[in-house]
Amino acid sequence: MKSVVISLGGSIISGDRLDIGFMKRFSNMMEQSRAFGKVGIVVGGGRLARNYISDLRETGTNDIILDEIGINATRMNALAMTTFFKNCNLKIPTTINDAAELSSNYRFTIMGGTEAGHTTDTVAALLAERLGAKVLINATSVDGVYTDDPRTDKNAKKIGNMTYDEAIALSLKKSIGAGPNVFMDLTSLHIAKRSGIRIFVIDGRKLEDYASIVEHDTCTGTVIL
Ligand SMILES: Nc1ncnc2c1ncn2[C@@H]1O[C@H](COP(=O)(O)OP(=O)(O)O)[C@@H](O)[C@H]1O
Ligand SMILES: O=c1ccn([C@@H]2O[C@H](COP(=O)(O)OP(=O)(O)O)[C@@H](O)[C@H]2O)c(=O)[nH]1
Repeated sequence: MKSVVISLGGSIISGDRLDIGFMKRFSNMMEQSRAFGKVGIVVGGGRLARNYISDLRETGTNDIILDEIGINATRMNALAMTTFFKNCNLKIPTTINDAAELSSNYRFTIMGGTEAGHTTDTVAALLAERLGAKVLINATSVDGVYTDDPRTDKNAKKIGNMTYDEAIALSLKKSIGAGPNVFMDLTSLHIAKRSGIRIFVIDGRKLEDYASIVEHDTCTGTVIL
């Protein structure tokens, strides 16, 4: 049984409404699988965060407040997710250390964001580092990392395996002037690199990929190592 941390992209649970069906299927699969040891789940903000952030940005609200708003959205989504798990924390921790402490009491530790200036991908990488987990699953709305953003470039090709440095270079290219629309934020990739945490970028709705990663080290998405 392996410890893993999952960065659960907000986009796959929070659209116009919460995707309750997915949340039930995901939590059942995680609780019933014997493949997983301790699991950290870091939930993103999804549409809830994006709506608030884009509306308030138009009023000139500064970025740290927008980040705080985003963090609150991630914590709401995380709290919503706890209601589908039996063996998990009841309160949402606000720091990595608090989450690490909780993880000694629960099989599943669920949290959202921590501080302004990064995304839940970085929180997930830090939690993996703190728990000594060597696997980070980035469960997102695209089915892997592509040579370019597949939503805007129809010729983009999916990448099976890539090095940390290749992922950092690609994320950096997208971070410049392109807003936050990257497959993973740069800091999360640097943290994974320094601690040798293997990253699996998958379509988070493909439930069969989660156990396959832990049991066979493979997935239908992209492996960064
Ligand atoms: N090279 C790339 N490969 C894959 N996705 C990319 C790439 N560059 C940018 N993206 C974008 O990154 C986004 C990541 O998913 P996102 O919708 O932000 O979900 P979440 O953060 O909830 O997982 C996608 O919308 C995708 O269009
Ligand atoms: O530790 C954190 C986590 C999130 N955020 C803010 O909350 C937003 C939503 O989080 P995230 O991007 O991780 O959500 P997702 O893309 O998965 O919906 C981010 O864009 C940031 O503005 C933050 O400032 N610090």
